[in-house]
Amino acid sequence: MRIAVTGKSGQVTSALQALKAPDIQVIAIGRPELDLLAPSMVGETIAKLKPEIVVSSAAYTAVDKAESDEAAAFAINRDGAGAIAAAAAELSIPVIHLSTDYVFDGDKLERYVESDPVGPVSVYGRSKLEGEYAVAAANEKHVILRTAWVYSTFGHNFVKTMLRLAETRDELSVVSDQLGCPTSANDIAEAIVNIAARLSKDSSPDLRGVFHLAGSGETNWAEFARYILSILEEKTGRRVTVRDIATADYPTAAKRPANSRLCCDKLKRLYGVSMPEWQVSTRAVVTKLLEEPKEAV
Ligand SMILES: NC(=O)C1=CN([C@@H]2O[C@H](COP(=O)(O)OP(=O)(O)OC[C@H]3O[C@@H](n4cnc5c(N)ncnc54)[C@H](OP(=O)(O)O)[C@@H]3O)[C@@H](O)[C@H]2O)C=CC1
Ligand SMILES: Cc1cn([C@H]2C[C@H](O)[C@@H](COP(=O)(O)OP(=O)(O)O[C@H]3O[C@@H](C)C(=O)[C@@H](O)[C@H]3O)O2)c(=O)[nH]c1=O
Ligand SMILES: [Mg+2]
Repeated sequence: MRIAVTGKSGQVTSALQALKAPDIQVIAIGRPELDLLAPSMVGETIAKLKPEIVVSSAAYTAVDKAESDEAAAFAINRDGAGAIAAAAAELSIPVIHLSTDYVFDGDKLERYVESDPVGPVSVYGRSKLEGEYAVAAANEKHVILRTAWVYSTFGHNFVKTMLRLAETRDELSVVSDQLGCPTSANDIAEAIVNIAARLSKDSSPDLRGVFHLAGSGETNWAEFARYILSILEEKTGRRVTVRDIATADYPTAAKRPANSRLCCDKLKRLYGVSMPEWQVSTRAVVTKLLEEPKEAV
């Protein structure tokens, strides 16, 4: 199967490219040939690749920066995503689009299910929500995967930030009052390939729509950091502690949901896809990062 994925160096794109799945060809398309800020050539660029499915992964993901760069965030996350979905529709092929837990306001006390009301509290979250609507409107063959707290050996993410800060500090202060589900980009990539394979041979409407896809279990950012640093200590002997702080003590431009834990039962029910425990995948990524020479990390 030929899968075209948007974004070149992104975490999910890189994980898809690193997958060693037989019969899967991943073609990454991004800047300069495909710039979501100037999507006029999107249709032509994608058609040339002759994909069987399109994964829409490229996005404006700088959550704080988006607060003062709203036009670009919406141009990429709403209009760009819509253009990608439309390009797939032109070819009569499905689009798998990545969205985020930040479409929720965080006030729910339990895990969020797909049918829960949305209410983003940041520009990034609003732009991604508008992207969901644009994708759904442009291509009826759509699967929108809301994922969360993505980390990997690639690109930028919280795991890499914690390991970097731990090089020069003996204690890190991290918020403990935001709950969520850390998700490995490798696990997302595997799930995407399974979903794509099923979608390409089964046009049942039940398989379309919004699905939650996140690592199993749940945690908060401070606990996540503590787990990352426990592996650092185990592997290198370096001990760095984590101090729990409140969101109010870590001011950021963007507001984040206090709870964005995702219930992923729908994906399991309809696709038979479930994700590993977040600790298992975090351990694999941290171990790999610690083994890699510094320049490559
Ligand atoms: N990271 C996270 O924690 C989460 C991410 N998501 C969603 O998952 C998806 C994948 O995220 P992730 O892999 O972490 O993303 P990254 O932040 O790692 O990468 C973003 C990608 O978007 C591309 N991109 C940005 N602007 C443009 C543009 N104007 N034109 C073309 N490409 C552009 C980048 O291109 P280039 O390679 O050229 O830099 C890069 O490949 C996104 O849709 C994101 O919203 C959802 C929940 C959590
Ligand atoms: C670096 C750092 C962060 N924090 C806090 C800030 C924030 O509340 C939380 C996580 O910080 P980050 O900036 O890594 O996370 P953030 O950019 O909010 O991550 C989000 O990215 C987008 C793309 C998504 O879609 C979301 O699912 C989510 O993964 O940790 C600390 O408390 N201490 C620290 O030293
Ligand atoms: Mg960030």
